[in-house]
Amino acid sequence: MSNPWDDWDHVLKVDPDKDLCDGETFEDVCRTGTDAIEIGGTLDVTAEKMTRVIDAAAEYDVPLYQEPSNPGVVIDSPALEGYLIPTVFNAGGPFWITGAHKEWVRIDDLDWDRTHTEAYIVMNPDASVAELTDANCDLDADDVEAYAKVAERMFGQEIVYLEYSGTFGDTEKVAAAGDALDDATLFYGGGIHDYESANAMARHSDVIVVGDLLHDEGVDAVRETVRGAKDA
Ligand SMILES: CC(C)=CCC/C(C)=C/CC/C(C)=C/CC/C(C)=C/COP(=O)(O)OP(=O)(O)O
Ligand SMILES: O=P(O)(O)OC[C@@H](O)CO
Ligand SMILES: [Mg+2]
Repeated sequence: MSNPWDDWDHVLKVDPDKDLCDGETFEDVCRTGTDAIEIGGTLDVTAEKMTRVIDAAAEYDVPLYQEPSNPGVVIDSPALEGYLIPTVFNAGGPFWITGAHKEWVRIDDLDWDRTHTEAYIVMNPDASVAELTDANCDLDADDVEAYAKVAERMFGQEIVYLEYSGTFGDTEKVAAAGDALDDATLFYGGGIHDYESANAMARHSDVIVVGDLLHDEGVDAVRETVRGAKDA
């Protein structure tokens, strides 16, 4: 079965807790050329902030996905193409692997057809996501390769997400994850800030994810990363 992300090169991650740059609008954000927008962040995300971003981006053509950091911020909206639910393979305990998911399924009525998972491998120990999930980020290339295989072969994950949030990753480890996968789509995220960094990581992964750059530098800088991803 084919999935929409099979055809993506670039995803823009909008953090509802962060502002856009001065003078920029969600229309500008949706016109960067990105293949999809993921809405999510680790810290201080609320349902209200989520809704504000979803509503503001709803009227443009780019597919919108929510990436909730906990069950309490999941928004039921027809504007969303779907839900990309993280599960952190190298978390320090089971809560961020299956625990939060179990609670969500217990309390909510899921739209299974629009619900997909992302097998996160968290790599930057200083990122909020690493601290929150107590992730073991001390991983060599062979550890990363093994996690990627476990995710795809044992847990049937269709997306493996190598997460360097806030810092530019090690291309050797990204390549190791890529080599490990047959069918799953490899997302890479972290520290992409220009054409070159986008192009370099896009050569080793299937989809690059750009986050902070939107909030720090703005849509023109993001557009350069789209170009870098498409050229790879
Ligand atoms: C079961 C449901 C609905 C949710 C749980 C989903 C899980 C396991 C979340 C744990 C990992 C997590 C918090 C993912 C959120 C997405 C993410 C990694 C955003 C990037 O966050 P950072 O860039 O580290 O955070 P800030 O930018 O907020 O500092
Ligand atoms: O914010 P940056 O460092 O671009 O990282 C993107 C994304 O992987 C964060 O979840
Ligand atoms: Mg971030």
